[in-house]
Amino acid sequence: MTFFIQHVQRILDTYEGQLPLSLFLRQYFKAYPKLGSRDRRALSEATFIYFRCRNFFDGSVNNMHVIALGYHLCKSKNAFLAKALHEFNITESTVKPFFQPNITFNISQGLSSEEWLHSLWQQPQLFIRIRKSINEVVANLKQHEIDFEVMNDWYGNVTDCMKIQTGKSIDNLLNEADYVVQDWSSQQSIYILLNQLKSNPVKAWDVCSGAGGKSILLKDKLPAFDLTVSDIRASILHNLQTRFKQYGLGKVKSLEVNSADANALREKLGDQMFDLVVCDVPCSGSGTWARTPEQFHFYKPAMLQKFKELQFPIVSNASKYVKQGGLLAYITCSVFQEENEDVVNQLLQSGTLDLKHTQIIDGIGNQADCMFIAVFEKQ
Ligand SMILES: C[S@@+](CC[C@H](N)C(=O)[O-])C[C@H]1O[C@@H](n2cnc3c(N)ncnc32)[C@H](O)[C@@H]1O
Repeated sequence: MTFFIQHVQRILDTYEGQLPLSLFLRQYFKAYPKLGSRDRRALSEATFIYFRCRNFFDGSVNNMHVIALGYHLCKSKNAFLAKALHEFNITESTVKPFFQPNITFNISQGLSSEEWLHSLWQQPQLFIRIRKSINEVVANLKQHEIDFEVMNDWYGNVTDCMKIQTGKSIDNLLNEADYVVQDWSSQQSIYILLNQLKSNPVKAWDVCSGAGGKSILLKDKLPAFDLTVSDIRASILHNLQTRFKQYGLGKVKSLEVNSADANALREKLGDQMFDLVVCDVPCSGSGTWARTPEQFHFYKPAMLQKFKELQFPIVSNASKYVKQGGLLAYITCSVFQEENEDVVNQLLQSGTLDLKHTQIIDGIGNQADCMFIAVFEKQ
């Protein structure tokens, strides 16, 4: 097993967090083609466990011991990894004395700090939103023996959201246009927003659209409205257009713009006003760290200030384009007060917005991500 331990050490020594861990591992395995699928699975498991757990242990605990202890915390079932770790002779009963989280976080109201920290030990599930006949999809999944659960929404209503057993690929089972991969919490953010609407919007703007997860859901749920999307990255706007086409939603007006820059926005938008503006801002992503534990590992508290310096200008600039009586949604996939409540309070100081609703979307019980949403009405 020495070769296995050597690979683990080499991965931990060379990975610096620039690439997503899954991508880094794919490249690493390409460089070592002799590693079989069992080795690759166990190496991935070991490194993910390490990044999920390192922050919970004192610096004096060495890397392999972190993985051996983390194996129990993360409830891993990888038998090959268990065998490789056997020589470290660490059992579940030795876990507790080592356990001590080493960073302090200010968690948003409505979420238990301890529950959130412990949720980082487990990989969340895969969620899809069904766009066509749910019965057909159910029959198809059953036929292929894929376990799934039809989910309720935040208000307890049955939805078209399904939790799919992790590790099973559904890529070739369902028609591409019939479903969207989207986390349960991300879907809820839009349902919570729709619940605040008094009437359907005529003109809406998705300020940080990314590849359009929120916009596609809005377009699927609401009758026709005029949608503008924007993002600072041209490549992601291109992806959005491809997805809109794939889902039969047509072409959408898109703007490549830095929304933190008031002048750049004015140049692009002129005097347009919107009844609905959605700001799903860049953030630490702490609500999704259970999927990307490497971000948890490489996180530094100073990063929060950098995000705040982006979040407030973006949402504050965007708020100027909301019509009187229109709605502004501020959304993050963060669980930190600095990126959630603090930005909301700063925004309220403008005196032009009324806070209608604020909510941390706790996805932990559903093995989903956590998100935050605040909905404002323009005075
Ligand atoms: C949380 S993601 C959006 C996810 C998207 N709304 C969805 O549901 O799929 C944040 C997006 O903000 C974009 N962004 C970052 N800084 C920006 C800026 N200054 N102006 C506009 N967009 C920005 C990023 O490129 C990223 O696509």
